[in-house]
Amino acid sequence: MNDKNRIFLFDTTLRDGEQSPGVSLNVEEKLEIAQQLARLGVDVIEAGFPIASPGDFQAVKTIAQTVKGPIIAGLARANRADIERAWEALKYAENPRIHTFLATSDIHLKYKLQKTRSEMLAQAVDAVKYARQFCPDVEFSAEDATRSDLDFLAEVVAAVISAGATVVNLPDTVGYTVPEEFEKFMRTIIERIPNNEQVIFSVHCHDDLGLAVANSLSGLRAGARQVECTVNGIGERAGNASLEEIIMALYTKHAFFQKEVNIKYNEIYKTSRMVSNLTGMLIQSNKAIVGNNAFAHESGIHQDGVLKERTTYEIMSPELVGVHKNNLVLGKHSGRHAFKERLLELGYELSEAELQKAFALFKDLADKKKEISDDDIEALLKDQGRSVPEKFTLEYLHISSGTNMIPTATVRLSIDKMPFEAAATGSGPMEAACHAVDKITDIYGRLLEYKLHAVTGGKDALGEVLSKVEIGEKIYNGRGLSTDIIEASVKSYVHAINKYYYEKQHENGS
Ligand SMILES: CC(=O)SCCNC(=O)CCNC(=O)[C@H](O)C(C)(C)COP(=O)(O)OP(=O)(O)OC[C@H]1O[C@@H](n2cnc3c(N)ncnc32)[C@H](O)[C@@H]1OP(=O)(O)O
Ligand SMILES: CC(C)C(=O)C(=O)O
Ligand SMILES: [Mg+2]
Repeated sequence: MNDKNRIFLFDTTLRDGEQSPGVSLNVEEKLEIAQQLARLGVDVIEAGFPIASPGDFQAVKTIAQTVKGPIIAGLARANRADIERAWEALKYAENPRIHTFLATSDIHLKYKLQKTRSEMLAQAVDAVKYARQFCPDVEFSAEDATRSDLDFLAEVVAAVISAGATVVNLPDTVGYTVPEEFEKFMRTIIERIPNNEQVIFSVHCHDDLGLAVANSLSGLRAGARQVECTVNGIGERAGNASLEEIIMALYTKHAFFQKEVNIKYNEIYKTSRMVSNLTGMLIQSNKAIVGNNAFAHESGIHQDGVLKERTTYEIMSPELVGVHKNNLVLGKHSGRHAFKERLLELGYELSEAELQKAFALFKDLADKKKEISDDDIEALLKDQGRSVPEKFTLEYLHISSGTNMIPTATVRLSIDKMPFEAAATGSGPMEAACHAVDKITDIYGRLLEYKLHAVTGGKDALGEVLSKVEIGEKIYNGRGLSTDIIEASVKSYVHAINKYYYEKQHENGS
């Protein structure tokens, strides 16, 4: 805590990241991500907002009970019920933190909270004091800080510190600031607070103007020691500051920033893929650090330069962030040794049973596809590592479709190893197949959205389908993989149905 240049990484993928429209993670998925965040080495995991729903409460509680190492934080509005609920979930953690917040800007006070500044101040102080009765580590966030009156904000910050806040976060809630302005803003507030070294100042920037990472870095230059961010920059509206971009900016420009983080860099890529896979939010190809093109060189002059000396066009090495480039070609004639070796290089240590299963899937794919790339292997592993047990498994699919005919699908699912078959029609082949699945499972989903992308290039590319399926009042993300795009689509639908079924079983306590 004494090293002024040590930056604490506060990951809020599971809270603010989950606020991305259409994203909803179940307890198992949140736990899987939290465990990976711990392997990556973040300092704080904001696991959720416990009062928001029973599922979020359970997720925070499970993470608090299970994940060791990082501080586990939970969000609470500035009221006693939220704080009590947050503590109920967090109290199991090795290092718990209650994170309470209240807006300081006049626009939020007047229209949203309908409170005066003095009422806000009293409520913030009361919330922090109350939270401190339960937990020694309490963070206070002044929501919409960057649009707040500076004098009033400084008064609130001083008051919550006196009330016992250990971390004070000044969010750019609506992504309204720009780097120079934000640096000056942070410096001004920090300088105005007596004994400002007793508390950790934090930044939390949103990306409405595409400046979240730049603003966060400026905040760190001004003296903030905690930075709040999400994997792949997911989050409310245009998202939050991206964790991987902040980490790599601090690393690559170390001479400039002179800040230290305690991170396992080679876990970055894997973390990014896991979050994309479980949230259903695809990563754009040109996304910095983790996009498919981030280390690709297309044009001749660049390729020539890189072949002569990598650093002509690469400011960091792909291997550092866990992206492995490998010349060993894997295909249908490859054996277990080469396959296992590649898995280790990609950062996957599988048990013998998992390895056997993955190898069988690999051979299956190799029969359909000439060359198996690292992306194919990762896709297979993600497919295998599905977060819920498969009650329903797609066994057989036959589609009859064409111009001037009604698309018809025949589907066979196995349920507890017993085959069940149904046929149905629809306005397209996917709808027909979904209807057939619904008939078998007696679960009726509504496909809201589905995105198909080729995991690799070529006619024999593996297609990955990420779908959002509404069942009851909730939306479930499904994922399916196949060289056949209709099969991948139906698999993603069945995956979402499996998630729904698993959740229902848990709710019923069976
Ligand atoms: C900037 C951010 O990211 S803040 C975090 C945003 N995240 C979320 O909202 C996700 C989870 N939220 C939820 O599940 C729900 O909104 C809940 C459970 C928290 C509250 O649900 P409801 O009780 O139905 O209230 P609703 O969401 O409609 O309105 C919010 C209420 O909280 C109040 N409120 C908002 N912020 C705060 C705060 N920091 N402290 C205290 N009260 C607050 C609002 O003024 C409003 O109060 P009112 O009902 O007296 O008008
Ligand atoms: C709750 C706070 C920290 C927040 O997410 C924001 O202001 O953006
Ligand atoms: Mg936010």
